[in-house]
Amino acid sequence: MEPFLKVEDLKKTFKQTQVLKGISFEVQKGEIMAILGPNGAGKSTTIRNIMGIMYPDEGNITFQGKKEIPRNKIGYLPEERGLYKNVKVMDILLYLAELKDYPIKQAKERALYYLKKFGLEGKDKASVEELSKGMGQKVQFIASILHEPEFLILDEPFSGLDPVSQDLFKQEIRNLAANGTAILLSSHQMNLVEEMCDRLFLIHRGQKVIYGTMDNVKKEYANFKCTIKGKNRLEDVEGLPDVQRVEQSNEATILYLAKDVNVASWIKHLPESLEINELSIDRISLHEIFIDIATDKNMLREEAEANA
Ligand SMILES: Nc1ncnc2c1ncn2[C@@H]1O[C@H](COP(=O)(O)OP(=O)(O)OP(=O)(O)O)[C@@H](O)[C@H]1O
Repeated sequence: MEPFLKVEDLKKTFKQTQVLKGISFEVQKGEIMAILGPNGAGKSTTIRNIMGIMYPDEGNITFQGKKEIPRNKIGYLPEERGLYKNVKVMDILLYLAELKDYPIKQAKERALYYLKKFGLEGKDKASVEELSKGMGQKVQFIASILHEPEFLILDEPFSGLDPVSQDLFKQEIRNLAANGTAILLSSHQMNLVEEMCDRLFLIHRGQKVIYGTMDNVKKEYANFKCTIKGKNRLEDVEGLPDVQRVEQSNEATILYLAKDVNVASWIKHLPESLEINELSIDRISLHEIFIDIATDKNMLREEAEANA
């Protein structure tokens, strides 16, 4: 199937600094694709190039095979929030829908539906400046989906939302993907990304570090870790086979295990001298994979560089 968005070898330099060093990825219809990376990694620059807010020095961006940006088919929630202040909520929503050539009657019906869904019933007549930050964000989210976009870019959609509103956004984003919308989502909330996204693309210093389905990323990068509660000395655990890294706090020791370790056999060979009050084996989370990469602790860098 032809992807909705195809980004090929995107390069961008600001002054002397190359911020994007050849970024390539695709977003398919009906999938939620995460674009991740530490602050300053180049996510927003990538998104701005896709949206035509700035132009790449090199590389290709195509939408359903074409270079022209199909603006009416795209919804965009930018990182910078802000709507005109002295305008009524419904007026701004209808104005933005009109810019996308979306039928006004349908836009009004959809606006009322979504305002109600997001707990903003009756706010259609309020002016934007009367809204709280979270309410404003909901209105801006509604504006980005009102015209039924085929491709939706969400830059940090969850920031500043309370947990109930986060759940509403999550549910709606999933609904949109289930109905065929291609979604590119940038977020620093790894638990939400892990829960929601089908695939992810992780950039560090303007380069691809990870690109794949959530399942494959977990299999490939999320090594096991063993958490032992009990008083144990660092020197008694450090030298254990297949232990790559040890972290200790209070009375817990976390042993990060090598890839491809046979967990059952590894447990069998733990020394009897260890004090074990509790023991658990888990795969490391996306949050931990991210921290490893962002702090350059990880073993992935070499692999990424080899694959670059
Ligand atoms: N218009 C600009 N002029 C000069 N440098 C820029 C410009 N826009 C971004 N940069 C630089 O490009 C790099 C990437 O910035 P970008 O905003 O894309 O990062 P990001 O991954 O979105 O970060 P964050 O998670 O903090 O939002 C940063 O070093 C930033 O200072």
